[in-house]
Amino acid sequence: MSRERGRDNSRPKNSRPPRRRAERAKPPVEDPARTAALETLRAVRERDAYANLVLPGMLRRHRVSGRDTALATELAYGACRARGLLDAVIADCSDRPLERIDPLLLDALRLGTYQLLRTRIPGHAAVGATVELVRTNSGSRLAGFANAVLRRVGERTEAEWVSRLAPDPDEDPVGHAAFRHAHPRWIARAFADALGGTAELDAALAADDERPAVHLAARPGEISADELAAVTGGDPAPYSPYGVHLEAGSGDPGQLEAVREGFAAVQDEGSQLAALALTHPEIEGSDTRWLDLCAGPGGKANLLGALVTLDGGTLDAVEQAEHRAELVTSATQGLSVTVRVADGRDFGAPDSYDRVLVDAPCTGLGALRRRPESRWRRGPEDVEELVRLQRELLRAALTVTRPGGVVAYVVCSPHPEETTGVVNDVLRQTDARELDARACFPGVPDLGEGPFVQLWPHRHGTDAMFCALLRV
Ligand SMILES: C[S@@+](CC[C@H](N)C(=O)[O-])C[C@H]1O[C@@H](n2cnc3c(N)ncnc32)[C@H](O)[C@@H]1O
Repeated sequence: MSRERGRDNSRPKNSRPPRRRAERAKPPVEDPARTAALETLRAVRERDAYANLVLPGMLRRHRVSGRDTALATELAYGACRARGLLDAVIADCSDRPLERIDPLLLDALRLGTYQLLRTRIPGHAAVGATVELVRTNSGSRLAGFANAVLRRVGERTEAEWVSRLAPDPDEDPVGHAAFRHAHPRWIARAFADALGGTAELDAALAADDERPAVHLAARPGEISADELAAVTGGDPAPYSPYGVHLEAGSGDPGQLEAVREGFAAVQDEGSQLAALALTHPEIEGSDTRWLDLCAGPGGKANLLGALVTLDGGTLDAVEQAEHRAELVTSATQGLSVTVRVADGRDFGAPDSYDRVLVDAPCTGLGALRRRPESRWRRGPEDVEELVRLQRELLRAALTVTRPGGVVAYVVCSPHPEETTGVVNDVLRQTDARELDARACFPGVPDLGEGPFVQLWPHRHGTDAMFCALLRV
């Protein structure tokens, strides 16, 4: 501010140069953290990029370091997650509809509103820095608009905005929770349905805003969880016998020696538990031919492949997408695993597998905490098509499993249509019967009434994995 005033005073009265020249003369604003955050939002919007994949490049490009890295990350991820709430507030403070606001300006307003409502950055600093960001990227005219909008945003706290704009919690508890926790309503509705009511809904939605700890899986036969914890500085996981938890923000786990050497893999503990559940039910007779019907990128194939290899058996890993099949090949190096690029619904298999995993493509609503923008990217219209594919894959799995064998149906989603809906539909059309999957998650609390298992971030600290076990 004072810089601008000084410059104005140095000019004779009424002799302002034309605006364009004044802009050109202005030194570039140095705010690499907010610039990196803004460019991340832009990439997410324009290129459907994943914020967590593009941000590191933006940080490098703008030479963001030290505490600024944490600021850029917080602003970029936070503004992606809270988009619905931020947009509702911005719309209320703007004299024009959001669709008529320049998209890059809207991204900057989201960053500014996020700072005002959800950070401890003082209001005047949040407004000032965002207005400068807009001036640098979009020019002085839009900076004036940004200033006016953000000053109105800053007149209320987040809680005050929620009580002004959210649906009445008594009349519409799901809509209220969705607004308050910045989730699309259809997702909050699905969570409430899966939880059997709204008592835990706030906790379930809030968990999607938490930064998850990194989970590692020790490869069975190579290293124990205790050894892995010792060499990585982590802690043995509470439920998975192969799991290790690292503190959130403890660096790139891909660079850990144990991961680079293939003794361990980065894998959510819930994903480990769902894969391990397949191995628990007793089966009579042979138990050497296992199948992973949707294997890419290979997290569960690695765990199952290691276990079946130790027992002298084999795992066939089917994956439709060639590049993901390559990831399975590299994840399962050294194991008795055969990778096939094929459609799991029809890959010409003999009907003789003992254990089959169907880790079906899904909405991914169980892993929203991992991808800041993902809750706003999918729509309820995606569910129907996925459900059709999920049913077909589960039916195919049952047909290639031998009598007495076991199938695990797994999705990383709590959406009832993708979980109980799919399994119950298929059960009605086949002779398979469900097992009580809870018995195959030893030591895991709060698993409800069964027979299926639904894990939750707010209950278990895992992704919201669903698992059903069916006996053929
Ligand atoms: C949820 S992911 C599986 C994750 C994997 N099991 C893991 O733990 O790393 C689902 C996978 O199924 C693959 N897929 C989708 N349609 C398929 C089909 N018809 N047949 C086989 N694989 C399919 C997708 O490409 C995706 O890699």
